[in-house]
Amino acid sequence: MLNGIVVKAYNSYYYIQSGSKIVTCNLRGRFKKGRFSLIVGDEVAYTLTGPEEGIIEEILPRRSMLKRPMVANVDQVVLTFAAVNPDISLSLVDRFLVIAEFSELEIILCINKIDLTDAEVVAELVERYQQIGYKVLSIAAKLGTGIEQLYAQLHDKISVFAGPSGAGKSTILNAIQPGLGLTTGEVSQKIGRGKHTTRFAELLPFEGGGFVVDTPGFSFTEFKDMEEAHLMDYFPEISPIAPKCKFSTCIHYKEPQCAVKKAVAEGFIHADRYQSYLDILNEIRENKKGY
Ligand SMILES: Nc1nc2c(ncn2[C@@H]2O[C@H](COP(=O)(O)OP(=O)(O)OP(=O)(O)O)[C@@H](O)[C@H]2O)c(=O)[nH]1
Ligand SMILES: [Zn+2]
Repeated sequence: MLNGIVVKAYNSYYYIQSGSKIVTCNLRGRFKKGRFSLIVGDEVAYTLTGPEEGIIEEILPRRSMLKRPMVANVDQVVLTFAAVNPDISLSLVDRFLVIAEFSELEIILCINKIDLTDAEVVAELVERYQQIGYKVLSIAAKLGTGIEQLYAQLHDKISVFAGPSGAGKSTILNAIQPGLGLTTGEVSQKIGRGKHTTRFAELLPFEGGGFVVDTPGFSFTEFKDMEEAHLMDYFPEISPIAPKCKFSTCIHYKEPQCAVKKAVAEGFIHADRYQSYLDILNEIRENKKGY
């Protein structure tokens, strides 16, 4: 049997990337019974029934599963923000970071369009997130600056790009590999934001190995499935301090003798990050009320 990765599912056909070729496969009948779904990113074993056709015999165990969009075995997310145009929103960065942590993805924070602002502004941004422990890259996709360093991180992995519209996701992919199939849209002059121009959900292969998930309208900003007591786990600088709070159930909001609030007051945790924590906490509570 041969192995491959589902790169696209369409009309009960599965397109399997196997080495450098794409094999169009059906599922063996027994898989069609019961509650089963084969999704993009799944690894399969198949047998050939024609030069480029086959039948899927086996589905290998999933390493991970991303729900929105539904993709299996995603290794990491590249959170892409423009430094300016549209101006970076630090609270939006925190929201994306929290969702990525919650999704158990490795995170690469990518600050794009550094050609449009001062080096000091970029350095401050990079430092802010590096201090927390994140991997941060600053790039100018349009000029090709920093693209090699980014590509080195994507090699042999399944990556997903997320970030606000107009941040430059499509431009980055095209810079890595011309014609990766994504369209780039001009940022609307009027509102300073771009339109979502990417449409198909599938895995696009990098020539040197690895895949990127092309995601339509991947918003990445919902906290639906999150519990307020767990929110702190998605802030790498808050979770190690939490055990020092007086109350074991402390959620670092209004409780007395809270070690997290003390760390904020003493400057060990950035006040903006704590504010993002409170904002998201509040949002999770509001969502719960809605049920
Ligand atoms: N100056 C400058 N402009 C850039 C850079 N990268 C992208 N742009 C421009 O920013 C605009 C938006 O880029 P896209 O790649 O379409 O952004 P996107 O994140 O894919 O946007 P959506 O498809 O709407 O999600 C385009 O006009 C790009 O030419 C950069 O490094 N510097
Ligand atoms: Zn606390």
